[in-house]
Amino acid sequence: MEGETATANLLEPPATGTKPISIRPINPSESTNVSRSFTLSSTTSSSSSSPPDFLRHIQAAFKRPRPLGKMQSNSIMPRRLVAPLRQASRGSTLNTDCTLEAKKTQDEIPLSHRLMECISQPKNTASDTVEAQEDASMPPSEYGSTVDAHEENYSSFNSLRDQPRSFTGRRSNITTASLVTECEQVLLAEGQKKVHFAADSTSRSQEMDWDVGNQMEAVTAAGQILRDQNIQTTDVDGNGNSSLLANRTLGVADQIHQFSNFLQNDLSHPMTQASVVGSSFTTTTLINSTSAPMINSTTYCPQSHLARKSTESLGEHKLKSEHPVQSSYPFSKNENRLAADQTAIAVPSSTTETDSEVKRPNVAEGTRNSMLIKGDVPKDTSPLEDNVAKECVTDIHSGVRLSKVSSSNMKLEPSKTEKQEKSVGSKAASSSRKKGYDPDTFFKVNGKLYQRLGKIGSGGSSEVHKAIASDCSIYALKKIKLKGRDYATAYGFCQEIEYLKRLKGKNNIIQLIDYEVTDKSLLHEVMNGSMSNNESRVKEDGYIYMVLEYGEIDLAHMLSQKWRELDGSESIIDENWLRFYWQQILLAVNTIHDERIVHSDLKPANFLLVRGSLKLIDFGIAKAIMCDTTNIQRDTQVGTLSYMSPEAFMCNETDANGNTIKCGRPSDIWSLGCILYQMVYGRTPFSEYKTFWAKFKVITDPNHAILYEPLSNPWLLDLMKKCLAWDRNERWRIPQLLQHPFLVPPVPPQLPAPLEQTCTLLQLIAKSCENDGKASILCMQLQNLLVHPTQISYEALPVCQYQKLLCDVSSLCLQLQEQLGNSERGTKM
Ligand SMILES: Nc1ncnc2c1ncn2[C@@H]1O[C@H](COP(=O)(O)OP(=O)(O)OP(=O)(O)O)[C@@H](O)[C@H]1O
Repeated sequence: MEGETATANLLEPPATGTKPISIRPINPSESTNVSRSFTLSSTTSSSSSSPPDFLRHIQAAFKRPRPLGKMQSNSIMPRRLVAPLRQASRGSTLNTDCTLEAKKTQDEIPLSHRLMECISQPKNTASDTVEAQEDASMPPSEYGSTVDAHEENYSSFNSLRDQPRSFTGRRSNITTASLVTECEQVLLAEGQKKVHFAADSTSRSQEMDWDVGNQMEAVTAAGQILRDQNIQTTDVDGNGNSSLLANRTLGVADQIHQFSNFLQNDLSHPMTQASVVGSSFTTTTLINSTSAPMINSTTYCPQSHLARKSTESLGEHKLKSEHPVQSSYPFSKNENRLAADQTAIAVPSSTTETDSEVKRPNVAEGTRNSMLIKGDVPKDTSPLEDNVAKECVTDIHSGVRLSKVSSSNMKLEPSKTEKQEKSVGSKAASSSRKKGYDPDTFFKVNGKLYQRLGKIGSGGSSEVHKAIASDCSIYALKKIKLKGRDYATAYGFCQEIEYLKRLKGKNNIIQLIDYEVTDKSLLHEVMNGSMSNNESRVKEDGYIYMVLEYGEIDLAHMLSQKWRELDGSESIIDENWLRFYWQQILLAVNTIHDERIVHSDLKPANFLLVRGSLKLIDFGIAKAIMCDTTNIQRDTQVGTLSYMSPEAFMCNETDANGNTIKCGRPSDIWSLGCILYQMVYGRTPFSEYKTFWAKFKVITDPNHAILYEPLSNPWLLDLMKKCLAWDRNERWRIPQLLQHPFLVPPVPPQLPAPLEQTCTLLQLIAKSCENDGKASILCMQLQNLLVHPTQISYEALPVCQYQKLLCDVSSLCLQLQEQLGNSERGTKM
């Protein structure tokens, strides 16, 4: 892959240049953005930029910094624990029929109501203690059907989880523990309505209704938050200081309030809806606690993060719970006690924000979860899915192992950590009080709260977070900061919303669920198309929030995964895989072209997999085609370098005939050609040209021949050439591409009678010597040569090649003759 960089590009001066070109060179993985746009001069014009101009261009280029998205790195490092399984295990521990029966009456009470009851009426301490003790004394195996490989991980996790429950006499802790237990019971009971545990004592296999699994996860997550808080409530640092807890309490009260509100408001309606994200839902509904970062199935932790995190949290829990000291903070009322129990929630969620990064599960992970819970392997999982699934399991182990190691190496630095936590905690608390919710934990879009589950990635201009809504649906929440941006850029952002609104209901475009532009006047200007203030910058502290359908994995990551699978082998990605996703890419782009929108930044990272289908994202630089034209005009050239068409490089310049070069749909087709090329060869067509200027030179050169390595399928080669024709008028349009023989293989031609007879004869011979594999294959080859002589190349062959073909046929005939002779002798002997 390429390793082009902005600096490298800037160092090499153009021969001549005038045009400011705002480009997004790709990162070494080639499929993603680089850290920023920048301005460069193109070479085709005769005048050159004056120094002030040049500086201005550079400044302009920094207008929209584009930091490299974390998820856009080449490395996919899924780290998962199958938390729902644990829940299910507990379920299966209790899963006798009579348990189900016993819970039946409870089921009639709405889940949320009972959850709220749990929160507001903590249960009898003694019984809880007993239950807690029972729980704690339960051998790991009693946890039911936990897959062996995970048992070790769970047991350590369980020990953390259950520890506070066994502290008899610490009423506040037990109260929370009981509350958590109660919550779990409620959700278990709720789950059992639809969950059918087929756990027999030997196989311990389970079957779960997925809808319920999803809901259970969500509620488990709720319980988990409380539980985590409980763990921390018992915590006192190594020196026995509990003052920090007291300091946090204010923020906690807010958090508790928010959380109970979230539960009350958000979980109050019967939870009948599964997450909209289909295959990803199993991994998406766990809530990443702000107080006790933990390894769960939704949390992606790069190793360094994981190590740090386990030092800060997991290890901390471990150490602390080994030295339990009762919190001395006085509480007079139940609510206060509850607040104290959950003091830990005031640990700044901002820490979580920066540290935790939600791993992008893909469809395979969904499948994997399903396999683990259902205990049966879906037969239709693709090799990709299987592979990813395997990797997930491997990574789970490594992740957990790592966390153990780092926790054991942990050193406590109470004073420093305390100080930081105190300041961030109080800041968060005051901000929470002002807004009525903790902005570090929740997003509010049009009055609706979304809890942040972690950062998915960041584009040049935005951060994208995974978030859970009140109905337990998972969304991607794109947050764009407007302050400091020039109005034109801000206008572009708002326009993305406009495009997404226009594309609502189109199932191959990522769907905009909701949005809010906090700077209403800006939105107003955009909506009316009146830009009064386009020279100045946005001063207000405005944000754009976009609630989007959640994508599990992008094509760039899917491709790098595929290429990893093929590591070292000469073969190309399976053609049917190519066909499937290529067709989806075409259909998605066709949708926008039909709407007269040119995307201008097509690249693998902008196609997301949602429930098995690719959907197009990122209309940040898309442009609408005016009604009276087929092209668009741009002030600056934009796109991602490796996928940019020749005309995108030269936009608005004049061609040899004196016509202004414009970008239109063909420009997107070129980008599609680059994507296909990358899918086939594992690199983009101009990847060997590392710098901007080298790339610029070859891409804008009409005589430059793109290198195509030979392929067994000539149609595939042809397809790439149809997209990557230098002359934009020669490039095929999407409707044509959808009918290309690579996607729609031609029906075999009607054979002339004599040839038909020959084929029948060959089939008879093949049948008669079916015990002789070699002879059968020779017959088939012969038939193929006779029927599809043009398959060697669909273009007319030179005479010498026909002669060679005939030579091949006769040699095959001779071999067949010999083979048949041998097999006849063999039969006689
Ligand atoms: N709906 C979504 N679901 C999941 N992930 C998403 C979604 N939208 C965006 N992302 C992730 O966030 C990253 C940045 O999003 P997006 O490309 O929309 O932002 P941007 O600021 O316009 O970035 P770019 O620099 O590519 O233009 C994407 O590469 C993708 O990994």
